[in-house]
Amino acid sequence: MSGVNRVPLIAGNWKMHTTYDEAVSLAEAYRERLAQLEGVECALIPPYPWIVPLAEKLEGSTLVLGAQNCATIDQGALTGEVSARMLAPFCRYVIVGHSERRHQLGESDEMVAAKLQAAVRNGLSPILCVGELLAERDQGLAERVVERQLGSALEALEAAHLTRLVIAYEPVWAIGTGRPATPSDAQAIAACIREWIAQRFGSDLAATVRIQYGGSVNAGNAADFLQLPDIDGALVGGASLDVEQFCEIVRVARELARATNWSTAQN
Ligand SMILES: O=C[C@H](O)COP(=O)(O)O
Repeated sequence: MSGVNRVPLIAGNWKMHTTYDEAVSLAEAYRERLAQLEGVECALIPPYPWIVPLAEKLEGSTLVLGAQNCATIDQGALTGEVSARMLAPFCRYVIVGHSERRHQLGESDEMVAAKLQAAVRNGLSPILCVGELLAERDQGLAERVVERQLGSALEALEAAHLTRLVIAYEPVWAIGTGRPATPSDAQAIAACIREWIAQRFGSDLAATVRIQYGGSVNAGNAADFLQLPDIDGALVGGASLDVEQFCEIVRVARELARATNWSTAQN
């Protein structure tokens, strides 16, 4: 986290996990345990069917909801898809371009760009996921892959929508493996993302964009990432299904945000 006023976002992506009862019990636990966020934003990102019931359960709480995906268009004959327009009354965020969709379901850069446009068109904040495969990192291509993903997704984005954008750097090889990126590698890519945005949209706007790290974040390593100057939160998978782990990650983010705000106020 930097001295710039970017509110860190801790988002829990539940992926294709939880029964209805488990989802309700997680949401109720988080509602109770995360009532005091103090300078941190916290989003729960459950599977589609739980979004509406959880929106009711979380009404009036500090927690917000996100969706894991959206369609490229707002309505039409597209069996099985859910549009950003349908999600907008219930969600603040929507993940676009998660690597599980890019690599397991064949989602192209073009589809990711269309989904990002659909999200902003409907007033949602997209969490754009970018990140390289292990082979690409081994070949020294990590930055180039991330820049290609950014270029394609953000090509048509208007500067006015930039403040709503969140970018999650998720190296594919770090997801669900228990083997996170090193903090210095995460910071290097996050800085490269911010520089890329600055080149295209100007450094003032680039300074407002929140960049998360995702990939095997847990209670034990969260501080290593959340204290980095260009990292403004975490996209948490497995650990967001564990109440103790996720609450501890949010607590760490809160402590760091408090320390950052204090040191900014002193300068
Ligand atoms: O969306 C979340 C990421 O894919 C990270 O998942 P993970 O924390 O289980 O590695």
